[in-house]
Amino acid sequence: MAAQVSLPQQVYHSLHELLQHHTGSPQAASILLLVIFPLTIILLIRRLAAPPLSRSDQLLSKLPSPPGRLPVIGHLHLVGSLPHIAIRDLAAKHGRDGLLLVHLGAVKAVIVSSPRAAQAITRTHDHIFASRARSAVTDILFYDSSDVAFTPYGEHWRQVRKIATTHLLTAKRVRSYRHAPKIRQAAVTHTSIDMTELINNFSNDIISHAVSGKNFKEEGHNKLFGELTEANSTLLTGFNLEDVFPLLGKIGFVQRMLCAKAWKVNKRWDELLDKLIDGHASRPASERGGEDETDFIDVLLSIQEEYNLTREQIKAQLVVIFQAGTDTSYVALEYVFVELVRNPRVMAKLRAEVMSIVPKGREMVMEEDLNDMAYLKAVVKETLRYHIPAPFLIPHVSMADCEVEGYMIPAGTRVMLNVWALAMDPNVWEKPDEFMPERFMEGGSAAAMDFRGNDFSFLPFGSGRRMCAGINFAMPMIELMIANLVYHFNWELPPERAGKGIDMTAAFGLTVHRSNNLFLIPPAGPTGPAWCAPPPGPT
Ligand code: HEM
Repeated sequence: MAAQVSLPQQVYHSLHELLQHHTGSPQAASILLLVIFPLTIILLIRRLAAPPLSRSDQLLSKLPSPPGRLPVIGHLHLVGSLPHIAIRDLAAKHGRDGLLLVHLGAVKAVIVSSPRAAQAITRTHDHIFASRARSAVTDILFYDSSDVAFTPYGEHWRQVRKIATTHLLTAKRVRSYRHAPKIRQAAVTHTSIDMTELINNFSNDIISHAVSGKNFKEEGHNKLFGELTEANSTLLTGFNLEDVFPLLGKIGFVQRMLCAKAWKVNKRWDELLDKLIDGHASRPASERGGEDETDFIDVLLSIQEEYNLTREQIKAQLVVIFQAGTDTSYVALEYVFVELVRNPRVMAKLRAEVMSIVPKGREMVMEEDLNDMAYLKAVVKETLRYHIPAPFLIPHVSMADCEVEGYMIPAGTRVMLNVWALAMDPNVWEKPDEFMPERFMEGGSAAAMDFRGNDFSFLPFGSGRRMCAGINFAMPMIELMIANLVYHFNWELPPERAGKGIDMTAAFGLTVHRSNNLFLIPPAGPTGPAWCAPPPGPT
């Protein structure tokens, strides 16, 4: 029988877990708790003796909110390890008009889970809800939060957003990079390959190549980029500690302990980026190559004066491109393969389409082939719906009081859009719990739905001013990778795993990703175009 946990124990364990996540050490978490508990008691006493609610709290108190709120941690204990699911269920039970107020520690967040409320936030009142909440961690990792994703709304954001969309993240900058040697080797030896690792490396390499140029593998820089991006993700994951204890951020030594890990990671990014930027800046113009050869560092250096960018601001844009670009794309790619292997009919139909469009004798699928691949696009769309990589958009923040669905949301409120809940809503989608790419094909129930921010039940990239800046870069990259991998092989689970199926356990971070690696094998026999046949002699 499970042991009964008292309320103070519950609060203690939640806090300890949170502190350990941020400091990386159980001892440091225990020491900090010794400081925090007395502070918490003082805060509670202050709260009990507090003056009447502020105007902002009065407005928020009119919003529906779930019962069971605890001191200090608020509703955090109800949120669990897969918050998008727990919060969808809370919203269904206690929310009204697609809105629900939750207390995540000291932060009050309005959760949005209906298409109408999502439209109000990201379209009708987009100009009011287009800001972001910066934190000590984003300030450290993204150089005073001067990157395009975490910087608050304003002139600086407008500048860096323009740079991202018009100079950096354009479709023509996606380079068709492929893992031919590794895939070829798998074909020759008929061994199972770690698809998760392959796809992860692929996404990381494409972004490393785009950012730092064709020598992106030199001195293991691509691996280091991957490692540092992962370290950032761990720090950005979950709920922010200073959100839970805003006062703690003001105590010098506590803040130093909480942020020690973030400073260490930032120092490593800083050294790597300084080295790469210095290398690029000292290269004579004649060696920089034509427009197709220039990388993001070249571009940022060439427009530095025009946009009045500091070196720190350049570094912030580079870090965020890794952060926003690799995790999301890799999650989407991996889930495509998970679903193809779980649905052999879909795999066969997709392969038939790709084989019929790529001209005979061509080694690779090219960008121009993608336009005619309607089923490929439907498979990608369905994956972005069924396994939406970022179940909550990056939190939006209101810049003025604004009425939404009859409720007044005060300035400075954090708004979290549960786009996973929107994409799984049975009132909108036919059989939302089934993987059915056909719903997006001509004549299908969602044929007219698109993910470019106009259908408020399908927002994997968000909508409005803060919508994903990398959508035109991400889509060809994802489609090209899938088309090439299915063009060459008819992937399946290796025999030793076939009977067991695929482990679908998921973990929540910046994205929702699978907890275990996916191993796949290309079956024996000629499954791809002629060039895939084992080459004579060693490769
Ligand atoms: C399947 C792939 C991707 C998905 C599902 C995705 C999704 C998202 C989402 C949900 C947001 C937040 C939107 C909001 O808060 O309203 C976002 C923002 C952003 N994404 Fe993506 N993304 C993907 C790929 C990429 C790539 C490849 C890049 C760059 C290389 C990128 C760069 C960005 C940037 C810079 C922002 C911040 C925009 C801003 O705040 O102005 N994304 N993305």
